[in-house]
Amino acid sequence: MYTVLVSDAINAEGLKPLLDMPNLEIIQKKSDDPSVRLESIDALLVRSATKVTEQLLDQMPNLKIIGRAGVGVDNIDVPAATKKGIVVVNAPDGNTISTAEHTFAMMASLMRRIPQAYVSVKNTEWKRSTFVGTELHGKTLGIVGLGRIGAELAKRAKAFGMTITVFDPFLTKERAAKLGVESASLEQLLQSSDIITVHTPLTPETKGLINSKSLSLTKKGVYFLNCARGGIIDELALADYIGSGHVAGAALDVFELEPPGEHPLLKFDQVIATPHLGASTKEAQLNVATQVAKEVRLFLEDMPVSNSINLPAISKDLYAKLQPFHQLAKQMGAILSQCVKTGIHELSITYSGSATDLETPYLTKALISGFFKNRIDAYVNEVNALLTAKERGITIGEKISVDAFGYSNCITVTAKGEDSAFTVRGTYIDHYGPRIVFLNGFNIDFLPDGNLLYIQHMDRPGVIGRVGKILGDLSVNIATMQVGRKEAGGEAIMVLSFDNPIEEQTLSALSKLEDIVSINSILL
Ligand SMILES: NC(=O)c1ccc[n+]([C@@H]2O[C@H](COP(=O)([O-])OP(=O)(O)OC[C@H]3O[C@@H](n4cnc5c(N)ncnc54)[C@H](O)[C@@H]3O)[C@@H](O)[C@H]2O)c1
Ligand SMILES: O=C(O)[C@H](O)COP(=O)(O)O
Repeated sequence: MYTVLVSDAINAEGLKPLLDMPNLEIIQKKSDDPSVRLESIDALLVRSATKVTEQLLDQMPNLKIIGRAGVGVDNIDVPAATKKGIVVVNAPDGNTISTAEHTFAMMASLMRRIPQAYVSVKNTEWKRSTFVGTELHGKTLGIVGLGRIGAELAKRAKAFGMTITVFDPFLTKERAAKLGVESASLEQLLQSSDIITVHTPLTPETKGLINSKSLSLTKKGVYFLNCARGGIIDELALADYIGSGHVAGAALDVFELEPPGEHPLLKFDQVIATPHLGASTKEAQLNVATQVAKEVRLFLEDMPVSNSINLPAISKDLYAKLQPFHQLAKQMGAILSQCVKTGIHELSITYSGSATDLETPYLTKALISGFFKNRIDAYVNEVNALLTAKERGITIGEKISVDAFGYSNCITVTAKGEDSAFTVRGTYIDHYGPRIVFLNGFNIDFLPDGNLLYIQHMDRPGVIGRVGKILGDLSVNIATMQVGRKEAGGEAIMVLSFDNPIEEQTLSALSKLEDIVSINSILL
């Protein structure tokens, strides 16, 4: 049973993929509503209003996924979520058109002073000469950040006869040529544009990207638009430049602090504003809600998601290929952590044969998460596996090798400690399944699943019989049993599987037997 908290206004029809899911309860309440039991929530759906802080995440120990029904994730503490192994997904393109259209509407409104004229007419005035505007045609529009929204805006502005200058450090010449825009430095854009609009994410690098210094480079009479995120344009610097008459006006859909309340920029008649409405259309809200609900459902059904901020994107086809190896890698990590009780400083993983064709970094993360599963008191998955290893001082080595030890594929992992090393090797055999084929120096062949006992012993007559007798006396039924040795009379191992977990009393009785070197119970 999963519990999903929908903490912002998310389109109800778009939630259908989740509503249709069996064993799932949806709670539509604010995250700070006292009736919400935060500790029971498995998935959290938000827009930009809910601030998903580290403190909130601390109160949600069961949380596995955060779905952002929109683009910007600056209201989510992604590093804190990542550290806790919480997957963050968004709906990157569902609101692109709506936001590009809104930006365009804001630009046209700003240049033709439509909001001001509207208020005047509503006040029974008829001041035709007061509201003389400026044409868009023939003007240069400077776009900072030519991503999804920037590009859609560029297409529309070109249709209106504008020249488009773009600053985007990640813009290739080919894409600029395809979109018919001129690529420029930020300085060139500031100096040449009549209207400047920002469409970057809000990051430490873009915060205050347009500041007093950049404003000083602009043409007198320039206009500014911000329908991306408050803070990309330094609000107080912009207010200074509007106050001095250098900047002719601004259209703002977003503010550093929302709602902005009594804001210095809102005192100017030449500043128009909307309350973060870029994505507020029926179409966009249905799109983003559906996209994010589908992603969350896929995740809860243990399927790959495509729009994760902190997980690599894996297609359905690739996941189908990876899935058996993913499970094998996880089990191998769990076997290692239950056999190696001493501190380790390195996990060295080698992929051989056809396993080298797979997305090996993903498998490495799965193996590490399996390793930590029974070792530390924290939720570790593919999202935070590498970070957790780093925090615990464990170096991760990943290699590929042609030698697959006679198998068509295999994964070999060695845990290295101060003066010890323990190796596990596994393979996946079509129509047969995952097998562990090498354990701590011994060739063996067992299915990594369920309740296992790994016994290291001396290869002497009667040992296997004595183990069988003790188990029989204690009414413990052996499901399967495999043995392996290096040489006659030397050390040997047996791996037994059971229908139920092995009790402490059984382990204790077995460990007292003659010729037993060590016993490990493994739960997979
Ligand atoms: N007002 C709204 O309701 C609304 C709706 C949707 C999106 N947004 C916001 O609009 C912005 C753009 O969204 P998008 O979907 O187009 O994102 P996107 O990721 O497709 O595009 C962002 C672009 O910014 C560029 N960029 C990154 N750092 C830059 C820098 N330092 N200088 C210049 N360019 C840089 C990237 O290369 C990329 O091309 C985001 O901030 C998003 O949160 C607002
Ligand atoms: O980043 C976004 O998708 C937009 O800013 C929309 O935010 P909203 O979902 O709060 O309207």
